[in-house]
Amino acid sequence: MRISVIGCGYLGAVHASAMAELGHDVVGIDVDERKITDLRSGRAPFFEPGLHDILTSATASGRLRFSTDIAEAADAEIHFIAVGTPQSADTYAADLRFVDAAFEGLLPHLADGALIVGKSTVPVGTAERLAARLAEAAPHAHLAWNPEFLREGFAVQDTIAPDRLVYGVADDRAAAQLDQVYRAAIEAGTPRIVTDYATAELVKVAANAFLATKISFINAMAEIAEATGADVTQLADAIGHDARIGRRFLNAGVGFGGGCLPKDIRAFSARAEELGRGESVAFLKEVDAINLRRRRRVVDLAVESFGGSVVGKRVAVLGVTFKPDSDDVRDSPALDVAVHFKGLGADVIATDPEGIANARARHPQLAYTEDTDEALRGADLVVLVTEWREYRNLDPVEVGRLVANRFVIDGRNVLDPAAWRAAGWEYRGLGRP
Ligand SMILES: NC(=O)c1ccc[n+]([C@@H]2O[C@H](COP(=O)([O-])OP(=O)(O)OC[C@H]3O[C@@H](n4cnc5c(N)ncnc54)[C@H](O)[C@@H]3O)[C@@H](O)[C@H]2O)c1
Ligand SMILES: O=c1ccn([C@@H]2O[C@H](COP(=O)(O)OP(=O)(O)O[C@H]3O[C@H](CO)[C@@H](O)[C@H](O)[C@H]3O)[C@@H](O)[C@H]2O)c(=O)[nH]1
Repeated sequence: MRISVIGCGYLGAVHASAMAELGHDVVGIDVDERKITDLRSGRAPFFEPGLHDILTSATASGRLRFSTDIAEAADAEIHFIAVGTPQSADTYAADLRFVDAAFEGLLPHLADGALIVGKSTVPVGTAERLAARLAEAAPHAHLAWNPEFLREGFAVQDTIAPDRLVYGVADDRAAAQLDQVYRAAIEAGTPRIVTDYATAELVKVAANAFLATKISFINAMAEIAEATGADVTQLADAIGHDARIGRRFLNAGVGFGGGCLPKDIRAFSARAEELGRGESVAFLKEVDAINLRRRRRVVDLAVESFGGSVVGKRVAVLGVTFKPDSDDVRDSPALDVAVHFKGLGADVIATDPEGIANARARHPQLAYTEDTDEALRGADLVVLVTEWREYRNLDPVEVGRLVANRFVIDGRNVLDPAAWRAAGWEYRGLGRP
């Protein structure tokens, strides 16, 4: 099929490349010229495992091109909207400016029977509003909402082989067109839920609200574990054996960040309040509060251990991205922790395999190095806040030779406390004795 993807960020660049890889003819559109220049020359504008390979193979096949000109989308039968829906600066609501601009920009370029498909995460009610606008401005076209569930770090495989497809549609024709787009996944048995706009929009925010709640639940248990000497990682293993609970997303630590979970639960709360149902999701405020407390806890642990102040202490922060296998530092707990230490007068040096350029752009006041050993050398405290494989696998004996003081805070509970203590380290986890 002929497809356009409007917005080529973490979601759109992967979606465009994956659709072309699946055999569709795709044009990716973005207003950011630098991103389009990168994509045109086969360079992924961000780090995502596997993206470079499908980007270059699809570009070479001639099935994938990129432009900053929305008119280039005119040929497409299906237009995916994948622009950002960030948190508004003044409220917690989703800022729909980019969705509205992309949608309006498409209106003059819609072929007969064209389908606009929303992929961006939006407040419930958005699709209905846009469908009404479409009926008035371009009645020959129609609209669907098809939320995206990909995880950064696994974005390519999650797009090519999603665990489910959700179509919010107003008619069968839209569902049939989407079936053609996702034929490969459907033939492979991917479950497909065809529903109305409101349900599709809600499925997306409900899924993220559930995941965030699960993480904050285990982090709340970590707080109780800290008060009692219990071990939250064993607790998670034990409750996770119950198939009704499940072990995934029960890793306690500095909590969730990124461009999705934090902003999506806040936007969901804001929308529920607008609907007069704020109390139904009031617990999400607690989920958010628990999450933010865990970032502060890391710093408090250090302050306590250093007898009340970290002024002048050399702190090596391992990781700046919100999760491993990504260069994304949006609302990153790791970066927040680094900034907090710096604010308290510590001598912070942060390192990360992929995230330094993005972190430096946001927080130029921090010192960075790409060299893990350099970060560790002379440290009074090592703080592991993003569980990149290279940090999980650090040898406490070797690291012990580099630092000035053997004190580690394991903000992701991924190190073996016994091994680190045996090598002479003071080890502190989050919710582990
Ligand atoms: N990142 C993810 O893992 C992920 C997963 C599922 C859903 N989502 C949702 O997808 C949406 C996009 O998220 P993202 O992480 O890709 O954001 P992003 O900021 O990385 O990308 C958004 C892109 O849209 C472009 N853009 C803005 N206005 C435009 C316009 N009028 N025309 C063309 N391009 C325009 C921006 O330049 C940017 O490149 C959000 O709603 C997000 O919640 C993201
Ligand atoms: O047990 C866990 C699992 C995750 N996290 C943290 O939670 C955050 C989010 O992780 P993850 O959900 O894997 O990353 P995202 O790529 O942001 O993906 C989420 O957000 C996307 C955007 O909406 C959705 O598409 C995905 O389904 C949803 O998992 C990260 O900071 C993780 O470190 C924990 O603290 N403990």
